[in-house]
Parts: sequence; structure tokens; C-alpha cells
Amino acid sequence: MRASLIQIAVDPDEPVDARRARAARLVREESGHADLVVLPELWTVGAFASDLFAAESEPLNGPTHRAMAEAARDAGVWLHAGSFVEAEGGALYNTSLVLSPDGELAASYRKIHRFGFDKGEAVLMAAGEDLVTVDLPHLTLGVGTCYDLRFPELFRGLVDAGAQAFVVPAGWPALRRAHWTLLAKARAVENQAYVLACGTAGTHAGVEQAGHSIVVDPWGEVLAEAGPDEEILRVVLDPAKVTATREQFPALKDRVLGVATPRGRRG
Ligand SMILES: NC(=O)CCC(=O)C(=O)O
Repeated sequence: MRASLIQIAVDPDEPVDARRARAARLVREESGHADLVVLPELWTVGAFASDLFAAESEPLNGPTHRAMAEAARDAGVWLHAGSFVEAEGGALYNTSLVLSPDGELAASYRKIHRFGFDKGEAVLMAAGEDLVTVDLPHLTLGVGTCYDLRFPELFRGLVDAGAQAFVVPAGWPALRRAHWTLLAKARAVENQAYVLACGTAGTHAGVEQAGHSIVVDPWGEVLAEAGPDEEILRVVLDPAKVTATREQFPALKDRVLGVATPRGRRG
């Protein structure tokens, strides 16, 4: 399976509509190069541009969803369209979309761990509650978003639900680039799964983005890594490699469930 990660630049001097059209064009240009295309987190507005979240929010089936569905259909690819600010029932969510090659919505995922502690996304958006996997023809994807990468239990849950590869769109700052790379490799090694981590380039809301999108295989080898600027990564994923790694080094079978429960609280 061929995958392309589009590390798009998010800069405030490019209007959201223009970036949406440009992202759709970049997806179409992957036709013939990819079976799966991935975009980053909140690439319309910028993950740190929290002042704009409400103004740029959209419902499901809004402009971003429609533009990405058309692009997926035109390109004939599975598209993880990154995330957008979803408005629903008076709340905002950081919602990712996975679209099939005929443009149908295969899955949506609302980010569970919101970033910002006492500001930004953490206070402006509501948290998702559901783990999401998507069955592609030869590979089961588990999805997470950016800050989720710091929470290994989410990825374990996705493995238990059948995930063989994780797609993690992000808007990760340059300041913590070392964490990004380390966590992407850790999630791959501990879960014996591919990690496709797609970040943004550029600077928005005064926050320089790390770029450095990365694809790690189930053995922890880096298949491709971007630089800091706008770039497209193309890789080939082999589902048999997940099976082989899990058979040849069956560490997942040695899990001791419940061991994380504090001693005094065990039944
Ligand atoms: N958009 C995010 O979730 C940022 C996460 C981040 O900066 C970090 O975990 O560090």
C-alpha cells in the first residue's frame, strides 16, 4: 500500500479558502502515487490559532468535508483529511475525517486528549470519547490526533481493536520536535505497528511548526522523515510486516493486564 503524507504549510497570510483549494489540489496530484493520502491536524485554521476556532468552525458536510470528499474521489484514494474545527450541538470538536476513494465518509474521529492545559483547545473544544479504527482493503488504521501521541493507552486500545497502522495528524510546535520524533517511534515499537505522523509546516499564531512528519515501521525503523518546510512524503507500507513482526517478536502476547492498577486498589 502506497501512502503520501502532505505536510502543508499553515501561514496566516494565506486565507483559509485558498489553503483549502490548495490542499485539494495537492491531494489530486497524489493520484497514481498513493492509495492513502494523509493531511495534518487543523490545517485550515492552524492548531494554535484558537482565536479563530469559532469563526472557522464548520458542521460535518461543510466546506472542508465537501472539498476533501471531491478530492478523494477525483484522485481515487483513501484520504485521511486531517482535522477541522467541527461545530455540533453548540460545542466545538477537533474532528478528523477518513474518506473512501468514492468520497464517502468512512470514519470520523473527535480528538480525545485536548491540548493547552488551561487555554486554547483544552478550554474551547469538547473532548471526543470514542476510539476509531478504519478497515482499508489490506490494512486496519487506528486514528489519533497530535497530543494523543503522548497517551500510550489510547494506542493500546487501538491495537486491541485491530489497528496495524496509526495515522496521527498533528500541528506540533518546533519547540518540542524531539518529543514528536521520540513518541512516534515509541508508539510504533511498543505496538508493533506502522506510525504515519503528519505535521504542519510554517508559523501561525506565533508558533513555529516542527514539520518533520515521519513514518515509522513496526520494528521502529524510520521509512521517511520530512524537513521543516512544506513537503510530501511517499512511502510503501507492507501489512505482512506487521504480522511478521508480531509473530517473530511476540511481546504483545506478554502483556499482563491490570498491572497498572495501584496495588491498594486491586480487588
Ligand atoms: N496540537 C497539539 O495537540 C499540540 C501538542 C503539543 O504541542 C505537545 O504535545 O507538545
